[in-house]
Amino acid sequence: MTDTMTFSPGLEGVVAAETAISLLDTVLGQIVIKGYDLIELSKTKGYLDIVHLLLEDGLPTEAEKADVEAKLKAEYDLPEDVMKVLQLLPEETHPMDALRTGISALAGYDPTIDHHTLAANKARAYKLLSQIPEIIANSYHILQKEETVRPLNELSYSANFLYMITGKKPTNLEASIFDQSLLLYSEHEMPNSTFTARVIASTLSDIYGALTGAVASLKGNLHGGANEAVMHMLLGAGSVEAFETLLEKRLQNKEKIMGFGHRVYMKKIDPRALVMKDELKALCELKGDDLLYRMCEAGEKVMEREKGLYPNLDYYAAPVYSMLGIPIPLFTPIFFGARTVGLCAHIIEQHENNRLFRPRVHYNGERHSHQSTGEL
Ligand SMILES: CC(=O)SCCNC(=O)CCNC(=O)[C@H](O)C(C)(C)COP(=O)(O)OP(=O)(O)OC[C@H]1O[C@@H](n2cnc3c(N)ncnc32)[C@H](O)[C@@H]1OP(=O)(O)O
Ligand SMILES: O=C([O-])CC(=O)C(=O)O
Repeated sequence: MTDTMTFSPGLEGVVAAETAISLLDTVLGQIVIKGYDLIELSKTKGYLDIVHLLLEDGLPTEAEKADVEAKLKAEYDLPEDVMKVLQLLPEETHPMDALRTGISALAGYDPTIDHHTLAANKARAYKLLSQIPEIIANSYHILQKEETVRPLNELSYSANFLYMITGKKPTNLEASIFDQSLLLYSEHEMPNSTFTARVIASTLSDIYGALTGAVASLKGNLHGGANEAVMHMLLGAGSVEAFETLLEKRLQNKEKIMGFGHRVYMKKIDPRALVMKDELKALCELKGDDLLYRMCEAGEKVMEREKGLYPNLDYYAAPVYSMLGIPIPLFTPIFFGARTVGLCAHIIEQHENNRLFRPRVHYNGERHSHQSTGEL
């Protein structure tokens, strides 16, 4: 590193890429996706609208949306040998690790894997969006020694994703809440997983490798893994009072509370969390059980009072997924399934306008040579 280089641990505040995909506008409080605010879109649009917005140009007409759905359905059915690979995994395997393996295995079925043209990458994005939900749902069924569940053509994309997980056809309300969660998770500028994917793609490596790396990144508790950790906390506490006490104790021990805080939003609320909070309320009313809602609200108050911190999307997505009957180990894989479209858009953009990522270091180790060869 020379004197003219700046060092920001964790790349905080560093601009790492130029993009036309998305921006977190913390001044206006917007998540801008290709010009539109994601929160506004969540009021009237669905996940497939966002798929079109991210992979094609603009919001789709009804006919274009139907076309997106048809393209996805045409790619259903994972190669049988990928299912066999998943069957070889030990039953202790976390579904995120199974997902990483499944995506990696798909690479071998792409005869033109090294062609990074826009058309080829887009076609792969649709195939991956179609097959990743199947890997998520069925790797879990395989690990649980349950029957696998194949996609049903009569269901919508999101309803089918949920159906393959639970084995039950969702009601319209359940399918629509799940769809909205996918929309909210679809794209979020430059989180660690997107950065990882772009770094990998910048060597002109392929989309499967970039996504495989992104799964590993998203698994961590400081990122996507937080939604599972939130649910374990809520279930472990079991009541409003016990949850408040648990949070207070953890804060006294200087522990991080999963589902709170954010590198970009910092001390502001993640606007996506508010949308999921409303959906949690609706589900609680429908099921006649508002315990999780009351616990989450009480937790919010503790965190605001003690740390001035607010929830991120994972905090409210977790109880929503639980009330939809989704097993906890699938919460983070679902986040990844939803984010696949955003990641693919970033990988495509990187390939279209590439510059290799290769930063420098602030070296704080020893130097043993007395000879100076000058600045590198
Ligand atoms: C959808 C998503 O992926 S959103 C992210 C999901 N991840 C989580 O929910 C994990 C919990 N949250 C966190 O660990 C953090 O807030 C992160 C990793 C998301 C962001 O962290 P950073 O930008 O690195 O902030 P950093 O960890 O430096 O925190 C700044 C201050 O806030 C505190 N803080 C931040 N988040 C939390 C938290 N969740 N619980 C308790 N304290 C927290 C830190 O202890 C630190 O306090 P200090 O200045 O007194 O030392
Ligand atoms: O933006 C981030 O750092 C993490 C996040 O909220 C997301 O990926 O949805």
